[in-house]
Amino acid sequence: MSQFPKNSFKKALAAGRQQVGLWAALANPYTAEICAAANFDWLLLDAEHGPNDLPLILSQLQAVASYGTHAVVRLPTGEADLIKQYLDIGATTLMIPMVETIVDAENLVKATRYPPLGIRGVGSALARASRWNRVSGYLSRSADEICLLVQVESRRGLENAQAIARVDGIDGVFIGPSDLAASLGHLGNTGHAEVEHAIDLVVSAIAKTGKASGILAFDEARARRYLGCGVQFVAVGSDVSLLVRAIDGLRAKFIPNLPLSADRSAEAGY
Ligand SMILES: O=C(O)C(=O)C[C@H](O)[C@@H](O)CO
Repeated sequence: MSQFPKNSFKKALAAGRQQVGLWAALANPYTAEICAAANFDWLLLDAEHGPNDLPLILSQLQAVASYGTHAVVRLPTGEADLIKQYLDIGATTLMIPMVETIVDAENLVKATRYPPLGIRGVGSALARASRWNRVSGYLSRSADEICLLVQVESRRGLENAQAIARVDGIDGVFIGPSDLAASLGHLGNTGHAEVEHAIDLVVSAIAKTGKASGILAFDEARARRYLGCGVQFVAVGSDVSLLVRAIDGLRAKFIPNLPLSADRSAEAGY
């Protein structure tokens, strides 16, 4: 029999321990493993904006499994069928984008639970998650080790953020600065005063529920500010932006006349 996989990230959030993470969107197991070996607390495998699909995420989960970092998989949507598939391949922490209402959150929780508490289809005999039914008690215990993170990143989501956080089965609320800025009328400008104020308000609102808040900030000062005001899981960089910046910077040292692509992270205000 295989050991029941424990979700250390879920336990850290529940215990109020901050978790510093890295965003991975290069969509391949080799670079995912390079990122995992850096030993961030968590590693976001992005199947929303990264060119990922189920088999690719599976290969990345396998590539990072032996490292200490915890894989968080962001789905493109909160469709129940997708949640079923990603849980079956062994993702234990899911992040779902663009959650706006209590009902959205309740339906997402149900999608992660087997009947009678939810609607997750039973396929554990074929699933890596149960180590193909080698993990004893998987069906009855799986929910204990599933961590469900939802993204609040629109005006409507902001209005409902505290109620969403309070939904039983939601472990954390991630604030998406780019989409939130767009929703508030400041497309591409996450540093706008209205966006920053909205983020501060929603972080405080989530804190009052006892649930974890999360965000990403590729600017060090901004990331430290969020950690300083108690945001619990913060992504402080991404494989893609680090690669672009390093490559363009190196090229500029030796071929200085070409225009350096604008520092998008500053422009986007991360
Ligand atoms: O709205 C956001 O910001 C996010 O959800 C994060 C971005 O989607 C991610 O791609 C970082 O650029």
